Amino acid sequence: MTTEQTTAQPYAIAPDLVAPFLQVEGLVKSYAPQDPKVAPVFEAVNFDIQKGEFVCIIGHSGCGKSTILNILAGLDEATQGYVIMNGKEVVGPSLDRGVVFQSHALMPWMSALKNVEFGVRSRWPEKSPEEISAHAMKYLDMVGLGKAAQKKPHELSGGMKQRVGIARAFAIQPQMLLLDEPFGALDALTRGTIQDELLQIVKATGQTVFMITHDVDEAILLADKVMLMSHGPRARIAEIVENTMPRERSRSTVHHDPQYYAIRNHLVDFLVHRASPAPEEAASRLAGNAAVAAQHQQPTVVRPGLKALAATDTTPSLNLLQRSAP
Ligand SMILES: Nc1ncnc2c1ncn2[C@@H]1O[C@H](COP(=O)(O)OP(=O)(O)OP(=O)(O)O)[C@@H](O)[C@H]1O
Repeated sequence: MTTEQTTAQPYAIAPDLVAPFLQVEGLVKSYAPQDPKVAPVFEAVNFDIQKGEFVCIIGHSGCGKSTILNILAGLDEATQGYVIMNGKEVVGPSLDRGVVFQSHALMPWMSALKNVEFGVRSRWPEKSPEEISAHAMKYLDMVGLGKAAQKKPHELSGGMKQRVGIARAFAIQPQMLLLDEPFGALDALTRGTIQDELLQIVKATGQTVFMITHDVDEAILLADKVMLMSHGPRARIAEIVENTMPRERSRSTVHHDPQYYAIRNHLVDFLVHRASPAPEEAASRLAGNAAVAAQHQQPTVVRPGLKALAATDTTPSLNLLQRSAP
């Protein structure tokens, strides 16, 4: 055997050397890149998402959350920076990424069922019409719309249209779900049911999720990590809050966990008091001070839940210790 053959043998890679499932590097979005007087909407947006992770992003209106999601979806272009998913640069839309928009974006001439079938057919062209229909119906049933399958979008309420959009995205079983405030238009009961369904689906499929929400409680229930975005212009991912509560969470009991209020208070405190950059950082951004700006390139990772846990004198579960490893 030659040396070349020897080195070509497969070898194990240490898990921490494996590239993240989604890598976002140096994203900048500017609507007037040639005009130095117009600041970019956001800049220096850097983050990674591991396969199977559920990540929520929270920030005030207009900071650029939907724009980031659209860039991840391949529906918008960054002015600078790149997105790599599963080793390939994102350069356009793909059936590997399912998107649920704030506005449902259904095809108005098609019934709810046909809207869902459309994506299923594109994903699995080899399936028979009966199989496509049955698959689409399963997802319409999941969102409670089995009886409304033949209705056109104009015959559905806003919340029902949103549920068709959710069924359409979930039905193509994409590797990654990109959800732009998907539950905002739903009543509390439906919202809870679909949150539970979403958790069950991603647990079963190992899908990776990036979700925009304005609801702090929703983020704590669903997310492994909550990314906090500072105010724009020149917004950034200021902090990444790790949700160190065990992953099996339920709406009815999550607030009994000693970590819950510490995480919640941390998120609310950021939104109310810390979303604007500190004066020194704001001045450096305006002055283009690269040295100071560089200190704020990478978001700080924080685990406020663990502090609360330490204060309660309980023994952390093995699960928790594993999740809190740096
Ligand atoms: N075509 C455009 N031209 C100029 N500015 C734009 C354009 N589209 C969006 N913007 C600006 O980009 C910024 C980011 O918008 P985006 O919708 O991404 O924010 P967001 O954080 O998702 O807001 P919300 O929470 O209200 O949905 C906003 O300030 C918006 O005014």
